[in-house]
Amino acid sequence: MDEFDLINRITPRTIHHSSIDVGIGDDAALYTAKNGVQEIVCVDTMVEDVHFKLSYSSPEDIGYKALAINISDIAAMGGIPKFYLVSLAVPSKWTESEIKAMYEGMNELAKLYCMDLIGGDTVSTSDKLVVTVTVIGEVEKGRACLRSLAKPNDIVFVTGEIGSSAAGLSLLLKESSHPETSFETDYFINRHKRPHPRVSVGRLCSNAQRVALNDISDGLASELYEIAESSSVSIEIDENLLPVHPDLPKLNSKWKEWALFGGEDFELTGTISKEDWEVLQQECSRLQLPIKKIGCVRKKTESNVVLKTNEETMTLEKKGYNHFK
Ligand SMILES: Nc1ncnc2c1ncn2[C@@H]1O[C@H](COP(=O)(O)OP(=O)(O)OP(=O)(O)O)[C@@H](O)[C@H]1O
Ligand SMILES: Cc1ncc(C[n+]2csc(CCOP(=O)(O)O)c2C)c(N)n1
Ligand SMILES: [Mg+2]
Ligand SMILES: [Mg+2]
Ligand SMILES: [Mg+2]
Repeated sequence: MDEFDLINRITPRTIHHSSIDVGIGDDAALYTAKNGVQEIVCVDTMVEDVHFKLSYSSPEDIGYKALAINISDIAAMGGIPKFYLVSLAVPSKWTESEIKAMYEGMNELAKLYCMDLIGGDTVSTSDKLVVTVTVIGEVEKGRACLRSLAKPNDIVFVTGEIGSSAAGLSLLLKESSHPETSFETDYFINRHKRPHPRVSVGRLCSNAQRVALNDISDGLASELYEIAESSSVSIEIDENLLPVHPDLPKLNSKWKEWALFGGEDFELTGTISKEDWEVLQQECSRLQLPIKKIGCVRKKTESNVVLKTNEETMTLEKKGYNHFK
């Protein structure tokens, strides 16, 4: 395989955004930024055996997820994703067609969001595959959904359902099995491998006066902790309100742990004023986008996040996925 041939083969022949002045092919990409918007830039990396295993992930799955997790960060700012750059460290055993398949996985999502690949980097490595994706997006000036925007008396919400990705991972790693019943374990596996970034909900949030927003990569508790810390408030959530798939509790007794601390759901969680919540809820319902109230924001106390159950009220630690613990 030749590095330059490869770059040539993965270079898109058509583009969605005419604001690109120079795409792949020079020292860097150039695009003309619009007036009245703020540019959003984020980057996340996926590492073989840390974020995925080759035993159950196809090259398409890896590419898809590497882009999805970055689009999810743009969604969590209330923005529109536009451009992406891909940095690959590829073990020499990978073939050109496998690498191309990774780009096809990314392209599935890029097409959906009209995103253009505008650059990247390719190196070889003797060890594991490392995929780093940078996404550039935009949001109308002053409308970004920052973690620091929560206020006491806000409603706390979450989109979709949580815990399904952790359930899928557990099935893939054969930590959970459920031979007795016949429900679709593939559903959970797919939630893990192919998360759907919540760009539409993020956009609706950016229309509201003030929304604090985070995407769920490390786990609901951890994401809410970040909002509470950044906004100097306390967040109280109700265990009975957490949206989970009806089959989740049947899969493993750990299901509540998965919902609170599992991570990689790439749903959005945030806070919004009571008045704006009514509007957001109606708009989401009209567009059939699932969103649910799970708690409320309180004045700052010594607990950043509190979980109410039928029996007790307890402090939730910033427990979730942590690379160095
Ligand atoms: N190595 C680094 N150097 C500089 N800034 C970093 C580094 N790692 C993270 N950051 C910054 O720290 C902040 C939090 O990053 P973090 O990766 O926790 O958020 P995230 O991408 O939403 O979460 P996740 O990586 O779990 O998806 C971001 O502003 C990010 O740009
Ligand atoms: C093989 C394997 N083992 C464990 C996990 C779970 N996992 C890895 S990183 C992460 C948090 C988000 O990542 P980051 O903080 O890097 O964005 C989680 C929940 C996995 N996906 N695959
Ligand atoms: Mg990150
Ligand atoms: Mg994030
Ligand atoms: Mg992220």
